[in-house]
Amino acid sequence: MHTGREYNFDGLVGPSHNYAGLSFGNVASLGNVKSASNPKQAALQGLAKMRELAARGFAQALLPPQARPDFRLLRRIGFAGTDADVLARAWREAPVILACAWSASPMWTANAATVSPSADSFDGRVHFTAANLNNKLHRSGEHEQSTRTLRALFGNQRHFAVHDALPSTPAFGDEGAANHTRLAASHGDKGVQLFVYGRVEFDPSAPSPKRYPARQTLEASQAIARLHGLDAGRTVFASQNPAIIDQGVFHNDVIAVGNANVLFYHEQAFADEAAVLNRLRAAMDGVGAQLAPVRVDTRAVSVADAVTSYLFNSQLLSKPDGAMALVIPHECRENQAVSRFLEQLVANQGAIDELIEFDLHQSMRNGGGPACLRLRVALSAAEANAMHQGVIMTEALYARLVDWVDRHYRDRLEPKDLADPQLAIECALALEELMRILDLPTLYDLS
Ligand SMILES: N=C(N)NCCC[C@H](NC(=O)CCC(=O)O)C(=O)O
Repeated sequence: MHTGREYNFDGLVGPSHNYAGLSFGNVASLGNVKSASNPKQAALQGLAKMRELAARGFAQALLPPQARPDFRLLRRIGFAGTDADVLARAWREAPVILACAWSASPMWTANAATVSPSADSFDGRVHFTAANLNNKLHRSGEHEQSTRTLRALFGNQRHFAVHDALPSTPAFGDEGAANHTRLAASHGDKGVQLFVYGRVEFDPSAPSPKRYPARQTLEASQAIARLHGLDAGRTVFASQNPAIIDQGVFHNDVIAVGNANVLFYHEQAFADEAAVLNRLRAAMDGVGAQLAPVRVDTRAVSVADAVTSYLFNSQLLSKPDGAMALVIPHECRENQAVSRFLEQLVANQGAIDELIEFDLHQSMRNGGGPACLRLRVALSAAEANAMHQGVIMTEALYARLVDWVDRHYRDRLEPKDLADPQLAIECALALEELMRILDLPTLYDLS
């Protein structure tokens, strides 16, 4: 065992944040299609969360945005000429694909990769596999930059292994850490990894949703467990309840979150709740940890309330005093049932004794809550020293980034702005400066 700390790598929201309704199955994304966004506010809301959590002593870092628009995508499908020509013709002929090329979706870094800490892997290294996100066109290219970014931050191969994304085909649909939870006595101890999938490609009799797509397959989860060299006795694969995918639970982190030995989840989260708990208990027994389930039943909070409030898309963070804080979005307060539930939860003096609330409205309107916005990486002190230090959140970095956002970001984007060549120039200039701020001179492939 080592004294591990969990770093949360939040996605820095990119300057093209917009509402294009690209995620069928994600109720908020569809509901806000074509409304005006405010990229400046979105980035500042995300930075405020990072700053506050860092100031409270949590280990906080960031993942940079990706270069947009994705001209490579647009040119590959036949839009040619100058950049301005490409944008103008795509706007006329394929506005939805144009929006895909502009999407700032890499901000939801819970989908960037699956991460296994060194305590769990066969070779004592931290393993990352970038998620192929192949269910949605606008997210399907993210893995290339995600892999590049992770290699830039975690380039020390003695401590880290960054794997390429799985083959981009429906059998290996992979959405990263949004469908993965690690349970352990503490972050540095050996743990149990829970992979939650929505369908099984090669078993037509396995449960699957009828209305909305299941983005994660069992085959993808198994491949990642193999790549990361996880011990079979400490790995649990669980089927998500397909009925809730059809109600808008497009990732498991919309209905469950775990931290240390606590699993906070809705009673309808899994296809077979009792079996999942039994397997987790048995596996945790093997590492001397005791599962502490915090189960929410439908009478207290319906699935619909969970989806609109994002109660379970909270971050569950261990505090130095041993208790846990739940990092919730404002929307939880606006929902009566959820607000009432939360009051009781902290009053009960159980594992979770504090609520930390943030306004993340810009991200929430695209279906991204506090937990979507962060990738968890548990690191030993030596591993933390071996990673790139320029992305660790400090007061000084916060101040530089707020100034950078103020100078480069617009405060309003509408669908028609995606045809504006000037916006593309602004985005490129912003990222050029960001590479200097983060001390990552080769972060982007600008060729
Ligand atoms: N639950 C987690 N971990 N992540 C949330 C991701 C939200 C994202 N929304 C979008 O991609 C909307 C983009 C748009 O419609 O413009 C998605 O559906 O993949």
